[in-house]
Amino acid sequence: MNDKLGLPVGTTLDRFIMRKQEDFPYATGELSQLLRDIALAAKIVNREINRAGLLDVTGAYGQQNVQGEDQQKLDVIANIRFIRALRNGGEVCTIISEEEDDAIQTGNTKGKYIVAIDPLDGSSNIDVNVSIGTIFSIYRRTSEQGCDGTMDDCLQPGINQVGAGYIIYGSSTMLVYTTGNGVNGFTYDPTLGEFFLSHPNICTPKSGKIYSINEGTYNFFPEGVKQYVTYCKDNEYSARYIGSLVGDFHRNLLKGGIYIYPSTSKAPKGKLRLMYECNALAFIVEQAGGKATNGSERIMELVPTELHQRCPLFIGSPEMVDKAEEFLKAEVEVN
Ligand SMILES: O=P(O)(O)OC[C@H]1O[C@](O)(COP(=O)(O)O)[C@@H](O)[C@@H]1O
Ligand SMILES: [Mg+2]
Ligand SMILES: [Mg+2]
Repeated sequence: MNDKLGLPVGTTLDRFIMRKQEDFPYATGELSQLLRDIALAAKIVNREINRAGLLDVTGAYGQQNVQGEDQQKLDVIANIRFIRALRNGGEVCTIISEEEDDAIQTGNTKGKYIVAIDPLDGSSNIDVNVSIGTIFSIYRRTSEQGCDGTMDDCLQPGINQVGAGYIIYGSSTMLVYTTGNGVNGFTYDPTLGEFFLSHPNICTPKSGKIYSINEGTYNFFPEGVKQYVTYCKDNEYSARYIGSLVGDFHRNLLKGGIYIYPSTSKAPKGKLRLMYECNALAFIVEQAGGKATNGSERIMELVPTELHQRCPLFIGSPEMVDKAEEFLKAEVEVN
């Protein structure tokens, strides 16, 4: 099986990035280098995760992040590793991280790119050996080079992404990304220390039979979401929810399905963060033929106003997202 360029399964990530760059005659290699920097940090974080139980890196770090969540030690380690790799790589002027209150200026004032990152996704699953991940979005700066990135550079809508992806640290470690020309997945071979093309041209099924939502907060769901969950049960869909966005998203991307983190009466804006969770996965799913909304609006068109703003997420197979939206719409029309 080959990707659109005819690159066979087993092609290294490096070679793939290089070949893809040739697609863009004006490309100057900076985005390619940035992707390599992310892959390098992923290898280091993967090693820490695989040995977490042996090293003193499990458990809480003893501080809270700007979201008021208790940081896990691996949240902090992953944050340090990715920031270091992006800073040393030289291509990124500013970083937005879930674990940092403010945007980080790397000092690479010539850097053309802004990266928004969730260094460790699925923190509640870190110590229990369940798949976790890293999520990243890449934007070109709009301000002049030669100075730090501005808030306008940081607060760009998802449609401005030039790249996005995630790493899933699961039974195998994979890097899945897009630069707006399809979605490709690479599996890490730790014995060779290389990512190899294993999932070329990922396309998500138009529909599926898997729904992923935390029904533990069912009582606080909007009526439309309650009705969609009932619809899934009436149609004997399988409920699958591991509590790691990357893990639930990846499964549904390959098999067909929908992941929902709705607004609730307790959390009217939902839980997930637009800048470094929703936008990246929305870009990926759309490039794979899927859909991502906040229940009514396209995630990628939402104009951010804050670095850590939250938004509801309905993402996955397009027909399933459409169906969920129908129930929400019907609820609005009734009220
Ligand atoms: O426990 P809940 O409320 O279902 O939330 C689970 C969701 O929260 C997250 O853990 C949030 O991400 P972080 O772990 O990066 O904070 C998602 O990965 C996951 O889908
Ligand atoms: Mg997360
Ligand atoms: Mg996180």
